[in-house]
Amino acid sequence: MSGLSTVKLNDGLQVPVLGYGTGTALYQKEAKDSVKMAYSEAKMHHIDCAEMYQNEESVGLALKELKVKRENVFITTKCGTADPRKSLEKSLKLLGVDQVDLYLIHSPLLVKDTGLGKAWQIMEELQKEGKTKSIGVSNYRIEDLEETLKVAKVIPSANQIEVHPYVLDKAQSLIDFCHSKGIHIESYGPLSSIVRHPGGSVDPVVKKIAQELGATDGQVLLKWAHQITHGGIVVTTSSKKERLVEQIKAFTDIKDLSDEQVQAIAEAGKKEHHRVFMPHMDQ
Ligand SMILES: NC(=O)c1ccc[n+]([C@@H]2O[C@H](COP(=O)([O-])OP(=O)(O)OC[C@H]3O[C@@H](n4cnc5c(N)ncnc54)[C@H](O)[C@@H]3O)[C@@H](O)[C@H]2O)c1
Ligand SMILES: OCCc1c[nH]c2ccccc12
Repeated sequence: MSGLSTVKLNDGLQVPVLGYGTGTALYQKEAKDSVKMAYSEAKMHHIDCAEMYQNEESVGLALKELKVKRENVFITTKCGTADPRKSLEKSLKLLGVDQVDLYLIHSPLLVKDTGLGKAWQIMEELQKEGKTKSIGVSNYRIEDLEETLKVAKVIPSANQIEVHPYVLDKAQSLIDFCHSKGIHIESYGPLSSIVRHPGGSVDPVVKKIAQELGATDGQVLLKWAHQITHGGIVVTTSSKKERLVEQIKAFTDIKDLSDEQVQAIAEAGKKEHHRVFMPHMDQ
């Protein structure tokens, strides 16, 4: 699929370790040109979409215009309503595909009325029907996963959550829980310490490690998110080709952080708490 390494989910599906996000900078925006650039010039072959981003049709158009063979792109999308079946059917049409690779429930709050157990059973049916290869969740807390696991025949393959040093205080127990159940972590918002909360306790530690590794600060943060989540998938984005190339290189050209370096960033991060998305994750 790409020069990037892949990680293996609990159902055997191989996922490119770095995903290109279409939800923050591209939210409600025409994503066609950005996706085309990311795919063809930066070799970002794993695209993270969602019904809520309201741009799936333009992602589909990009893949169509690029004439990408279905097996050469990894597509994740996420259910944006209380009805995973209706949502996925709509997303498949907009994306112009018969099947996505990974389908996630975007947030437990969305399916509260459906019931987390019932919503998960629908996800299992969708997987059986071949509408998605793999099924997982996003922004699920330990209690949400426990409720889901009570009825699950299929263990969620992934939990996509906010991971950067300034949420580690809260995220650590969830990361440990997911690891113990074989649920893979996908980190979103990994660059938040430099992009959204610059000047904090993490910055000097990241800078020092970047110098030691001959990497950029952004590359260190992407690797840190990958390593603190036991080899997890990382979802980032940029509109600039050079930055996307740099992000890919973090996983092809830069060596792993040592355990001491991973811990130094973790300790600095725990001195402050800044969650960017999904406040329920702090409750
Ligand atoms: N499941 C969810 O609830 C959820 C929530 C948020 C995001 N996401 C997904 O994750 C994707 C990525 O999230 P994100 O945008 O927060 O990721 P991120 O923290 O990696 O931030 C990306 C932003 O950082 C900037 N940037 C990129 N490279 C940089 C560099 N080297 N130096 C400085 N700034 C740089 C760019 O402006 C870019 O828009 C989203 O597009 C979406 O697909 C999912
Ligand atoms: O992916 C969850 C965070 C997010 C980014 N852009 C959005 C637009 C609508 C709802 C949620 C989001």
